[in-house]
Amino acid sequence: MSALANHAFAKMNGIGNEIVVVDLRDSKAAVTPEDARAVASPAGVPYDQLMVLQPPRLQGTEAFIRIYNNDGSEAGACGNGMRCVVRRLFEQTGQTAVTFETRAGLLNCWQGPAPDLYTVDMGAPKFDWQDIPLAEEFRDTRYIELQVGPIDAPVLHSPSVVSMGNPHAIFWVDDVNAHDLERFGPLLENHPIFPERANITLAHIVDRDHITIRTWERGAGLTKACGSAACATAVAAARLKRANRSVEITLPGGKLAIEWRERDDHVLMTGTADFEYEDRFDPALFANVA
Ligand SMILES: N[C@@H](CCC[C@H](N)C(=O)O)C(=O)O
Repeated sequence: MSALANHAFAKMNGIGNEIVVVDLRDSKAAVTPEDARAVASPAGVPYDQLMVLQPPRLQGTEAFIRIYNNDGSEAGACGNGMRCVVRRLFEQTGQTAVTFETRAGLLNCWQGPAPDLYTVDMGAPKFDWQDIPLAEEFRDTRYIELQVGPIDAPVLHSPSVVSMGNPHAIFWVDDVNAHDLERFGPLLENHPIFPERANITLAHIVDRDHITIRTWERGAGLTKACGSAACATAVAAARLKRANRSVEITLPGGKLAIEWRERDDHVLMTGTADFEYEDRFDPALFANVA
């Protein structure tokens, strides 16, 4: 029987990024990719990311968090999901700062500058081609050779690539809504240059303090928001000297404040998190899960 059958969950969203939070800290059971896909089935609870809190493995951490995309794959980072987890925990315990462990490392989170804001320290970005990872060597990952469309008139080309605990490619465009991301997203996500696939973002730099983005998420498709993509975009734009290290990012679902902190290279993401409802998973969802 699945660990999730009849288990409580909270449906939340981080500026429109659909998140389900499950607290398994009192259990030794683990969630499988099949479980994650069953939850995302039409009869289940449609989501972009499923955030599963497991018992802490390290002293000083609140939980080990596993992050599933709705195709059952696992992600190392999910900024919007982290804010949802943090809001839930703060409301339950009265805490105002916590540390979690994820597959991407330790993440510190705290109450933001207003009561409805939550800040997540997303750690330091990585730029080395092997860390992203890319399938072949690129010495300079500020732009890599990759394009969509005719060779002499590409529709999208020369993305910046960054790892924020998960792989991101950012294509710089004049209008994020002028491109068929639903068509190009899956092609680019699964391009052989990305051996672990990638999150694909279209980004328009409005001015040095403001960038607009739209993201096709690895393992989840088109979303209203992707927090790690916002961080990756901010960092990539600052690296190109086209934006300041503190910027506001506008996503289809809302806004995030991103700061690439000079003193330790860490990226701080601040935004809201919304609670929608709580319920228990219908055991019938997992009837065909081994
Ligand atoms: N929505 C997330 C990122 C989710 C993970 C991504 N799809 C991946 O597999 O890398 C965010 O808010 O950061």
